[in-house]
Amino acid sequence: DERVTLHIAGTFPMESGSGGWAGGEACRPAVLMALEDVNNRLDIIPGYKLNINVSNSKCQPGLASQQLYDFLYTPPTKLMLLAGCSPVTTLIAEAAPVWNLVVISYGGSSPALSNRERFPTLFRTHPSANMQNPTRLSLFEKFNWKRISILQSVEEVFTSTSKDLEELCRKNNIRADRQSFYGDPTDAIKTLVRQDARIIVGLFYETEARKVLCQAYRHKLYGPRYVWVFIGWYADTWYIPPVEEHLRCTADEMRTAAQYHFTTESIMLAGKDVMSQTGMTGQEFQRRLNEKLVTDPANAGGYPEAPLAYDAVWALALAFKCAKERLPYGVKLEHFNYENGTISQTLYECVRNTSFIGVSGQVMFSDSGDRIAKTQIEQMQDGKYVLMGYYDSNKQELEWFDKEKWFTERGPPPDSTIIKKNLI
Ligand SMILES: CC1(C)CO[C@@H](CC(=O)O)CN1
Repeated sequence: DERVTLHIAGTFPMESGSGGWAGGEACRPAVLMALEDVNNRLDIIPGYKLNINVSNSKCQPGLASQQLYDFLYTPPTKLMLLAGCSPVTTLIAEAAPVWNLVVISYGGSSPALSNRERFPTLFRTHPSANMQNPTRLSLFEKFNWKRISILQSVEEVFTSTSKDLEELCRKNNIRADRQSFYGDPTDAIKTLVRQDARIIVGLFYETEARKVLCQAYRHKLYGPRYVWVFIGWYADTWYIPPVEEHLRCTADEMRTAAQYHFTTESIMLAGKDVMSQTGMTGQEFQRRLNEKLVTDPANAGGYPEAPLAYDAVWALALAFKCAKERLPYGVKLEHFNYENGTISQTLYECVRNTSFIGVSGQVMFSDSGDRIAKTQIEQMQDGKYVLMGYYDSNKQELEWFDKEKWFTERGPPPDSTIIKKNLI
């Protein structure tokens, strides 16, 4: 094989030792599959083939920084970097410009990563958590809710998202009150009761979501007068209390409190019959990936995000193709040496102009390198999630299927905007 090899490097969080996202389990096989597919096609980067150096970041920035230096100070030169979870993406994307490297993140959801000053060469195939805020707003506007409450746990990703949502509501003259908690939500729930909160957006991980739901049940913050809007990427049965968490609620009580809540999430898999430029539909990609997984796909870490990892390699390969065609005569990709501004600038422009249909849908980046993706809204009905509609942030359009259910014939609860004046 007389093709020239182009080297890249990628970090994958293979286990969640530090409680971060263990997405490498399904995302690394997806990346290796994409490299195989790209290398098997001679028309993507004619005359070249790709090779990747991988490491297990365990979603720990310190470990990832050591691995990054190993990648960069061990020949051969790498032309681009793939990164996974937000904390590691933050570190790698902050360091990469020193070596004139572009970074593509398949797992970074933190809104803080949209900062072009701090991360000038970062692109993400994973949508920012902020992408769900226009979707939430479209839900409030559909049911004419003018006062909402936000309940978040203190992680940076949820603080960034809740501040963005609060600002978006303010711009659309919707009143938003924010509450945050660390670990135990009980006091925050009591405050929501005192504030007569009705429409409540929850921003926290699954474990905290169960504590919130149980406290909501205990404080009767559920039923006809309330609507909860949770994050949609929890497991479908997230509300069932695991024995080891010693929640003081039974599965029935949790199901009762969870009845008719809404969720929002970014769509990470191309539509049913969408044929991607990579030659597969989303379903065919998942079938191939399932064969490569040693564990049951339903439990493989990062399984929902695997299409994003697969498409990250295609974005990188198509950028190499684009750069090969644009480089000045005589300048070749394999001449890159962490110093060459022409090659790195050309690669940056090529990634910025990415536009192709991948297995995760249309892959395009905003000026801050963010993935532009659709979102979907579901509602929990008798323990099962039912699709309510899609929100397209580009067109600012909500496609709604009129499948929502309410506790009473009267329909959605009022948001009790008229705050009872304190009786003098
Ligand atoms: C949807 C989720 C689970 C959000 O966190 C991402 C991981 C991270 O942002 O660190 C992975 N995808």
